[in-house]
Amino acid sequence: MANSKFEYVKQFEQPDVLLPNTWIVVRIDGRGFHRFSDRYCFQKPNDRRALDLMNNAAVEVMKELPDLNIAYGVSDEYRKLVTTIVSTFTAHYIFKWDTYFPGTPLEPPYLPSFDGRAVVYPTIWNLRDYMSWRQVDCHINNLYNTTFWTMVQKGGMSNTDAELELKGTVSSDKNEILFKRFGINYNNEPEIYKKGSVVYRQYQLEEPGHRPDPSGTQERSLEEAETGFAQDAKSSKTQQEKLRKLRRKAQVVVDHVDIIKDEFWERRPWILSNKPGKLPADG
Ligand SMILES: Nc1nc2c(ncn2[C@@H]2O[C@H](COP(=O)(O)OP(=O)(O)OP(=O)(O)O)[C@@H](O)[C@H]2O)c(=O)[nH]1
Ligand SMILES: [Mg+2]
Ligand SMILES: [Mg+2]
Repeated sequence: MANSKFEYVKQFEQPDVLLPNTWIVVRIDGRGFHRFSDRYCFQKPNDRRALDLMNNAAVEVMKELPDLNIAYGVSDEYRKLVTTIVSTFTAHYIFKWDTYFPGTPLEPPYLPSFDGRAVVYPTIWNLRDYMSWRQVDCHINNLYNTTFWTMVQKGGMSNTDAELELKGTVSSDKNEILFKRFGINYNNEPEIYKKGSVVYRQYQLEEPGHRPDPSGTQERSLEEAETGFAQDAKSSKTQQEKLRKLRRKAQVVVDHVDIIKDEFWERRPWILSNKPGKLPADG
């Protein structure tokens, strides 16, 4: 098709390049999931199967795209990045649907789809704040939803009455409603609901959250990985290939922990840092 008279249409493709040397967040969100979750009778307020399915799709995306931590890689096209990640996520979500919802086949027009957008953050602290923002959102929504659905399901209230009573309440009010009226201690609710899920690569074989063994092969591979993560303009093709291999071999884990405090990041310096053991001083 080269040089055909139709080829001029290619010029309509606008350059769509993301700023290099930044932290790129691709945010994925279920399209029309309010209706979708009703159609397939997701449990309210949290359906463990639905969350596990989302997490599984996220893990598969991480496994399939080893350089997904694009901030360390070469700058990529916005469309290419977003469309690849979102379509890979959707593919796995549909592929695994039956495992998590056996006997509930997906039927058109109620098929899951997702939107995706890329946002670039210039500093680690912007990125950390983005993650914190999402986790705070998770906490606020979950406390509200847990209280709301407890009042409806256990308290026999109508949706409207529960909504009305919760209007203008603060966290402590909701904690009190849960505890005094229903004997529920919010602190004892499952971590996955309270904290959400964080998916990352684990380079040692111990349980997530443990410091790497200072002597041993696992530590060596961690160090290798961190060296590879350094975003070095001069980093050769072979070095990049080596890094990809390491990332491919790494275990992708799902955790439900605080990502607002420093501890999570300090214990896993390879996620954000190109220097082992500490956050780069970037402001
Ligand atoms: N019952 C139930 N519903 C869920 C669960 N997770 C997500 N949802 C539903 O999914 C919705 C997601 O909210 P939004 O992303 O804001 O809304 P949306 O309907 O997906 O609309 P758009 O994102 O604008 O397309 C929630 O409001 C819930 O209705 C779950 O575990 N259980
Ligand atoms: Mg949403
Ligand atoms: Mg949505």
